[in-house]
Amino acid sequence: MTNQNVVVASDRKFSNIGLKITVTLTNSTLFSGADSKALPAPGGGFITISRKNILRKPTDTSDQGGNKINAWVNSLRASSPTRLKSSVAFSPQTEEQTSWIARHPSALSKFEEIVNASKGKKIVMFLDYDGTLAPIVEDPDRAFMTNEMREAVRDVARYFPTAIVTGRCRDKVFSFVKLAGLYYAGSHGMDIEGPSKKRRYKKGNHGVLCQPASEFLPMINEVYQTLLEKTKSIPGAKVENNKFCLSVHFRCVDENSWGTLAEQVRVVLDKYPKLTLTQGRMVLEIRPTIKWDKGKALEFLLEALGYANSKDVVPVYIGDDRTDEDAFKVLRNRGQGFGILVSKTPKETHASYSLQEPSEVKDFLRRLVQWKRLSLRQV
Ligand SMILES: O=P(O)(O)OC[C@H]1O[C@H](O[C@H]2O[C@H](CO)[C@@H](O)[C@H](O)[C@H]2O)[C@H](O)[C@@H](O)[C@@H]1O
Repeated sequence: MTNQNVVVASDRKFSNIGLKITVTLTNSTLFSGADSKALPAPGGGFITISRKNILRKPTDTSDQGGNKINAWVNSLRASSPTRLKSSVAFSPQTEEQTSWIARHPSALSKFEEIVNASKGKKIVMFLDYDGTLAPIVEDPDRAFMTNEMREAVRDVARYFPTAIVTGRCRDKVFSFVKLAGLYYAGSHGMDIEGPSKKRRYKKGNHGVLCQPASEFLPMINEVYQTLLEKTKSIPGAKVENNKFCLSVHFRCVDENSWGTLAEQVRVVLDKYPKLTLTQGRMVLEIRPTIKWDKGKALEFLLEALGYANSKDVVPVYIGDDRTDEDAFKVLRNRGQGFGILVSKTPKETHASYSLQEPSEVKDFLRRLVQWKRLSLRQV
């Protein structure tokens, strides 16, 4: 009889009220033939836990591949917005949240602190797309940003060099942002293009500055085709071709099939040791094993702008996802600029400040523009 630590979190009924309980049960207690079990709930009543809503911890004693899959799937579950939102609803000001906010205060409430540190220096803006400029939605092809956000980004770019740094394909993100005059770093920074002088953006490689993974293009396309085939029978699964990397989306897949989908990805990837897997919000991302990420893209862009060794530059990076942590880390290591994490819930991060959601990002960008306009008038 083995003891298991399990996290009960996925029953829709209970996630609505933010119930997240860790219990220790024995295998025999849990599944002695039954598919579900009633347990006393905190505050009275009972909760029913079933086989399907037990999240095994990644330390389960299964084989290596199985372990990996469990870890990915559990991690995806943990980052599921339903669960994150519900834990806030359950207890709005936990000690954890209060201490997290103290360590990563709102960039809006600390706006003066940020601009005071930037006086006389050159701000360079780096903006992630999904979850930062556009809210997270089910269909990745419909992740549009609002016109108000577009105006805010356009205005910011008038005063500060601005780059969109995204996991998306560069052309795709441009079709959402639709602003010439910005830098676009697609495929997690593996496809960087400089600003276009023309108002209309043309698809292609006109002002390309950096494509460190171009040799991987045929391999990525091959894996894309294979994954399309292997995942077509899993309802809701979506494979997105982001040019130098791929995204496998779990958001619309029934939770019971997450393991199957993750297993398909693992089986395919096992044949490609030169590709690696990272994780985003309900997505597994496949990319070349080169030492390049959003942090490297940030450094590349600072150099391209002539600020590689400048003490007078303040890079501000706003992002919501794990892949943005590479850029936050670079800023920490440089001791320069500010990382701002977009999140409603406490998360481990290298960012210094936080904003809760894209609408707050828009407010922050607008305030930055107002501050700049005012300071120009005062000169
Ligand atoms: O670096 P980012 O700009 O944040 O891109 C990361 C991934 O974003 C997109 O997926 C995410 O947003 C989708 C639309 O809201 C959502 O459906 C999905 O669950 C999220 O993971 C994009 O589709 C991916 O290709 C990017 O890698």
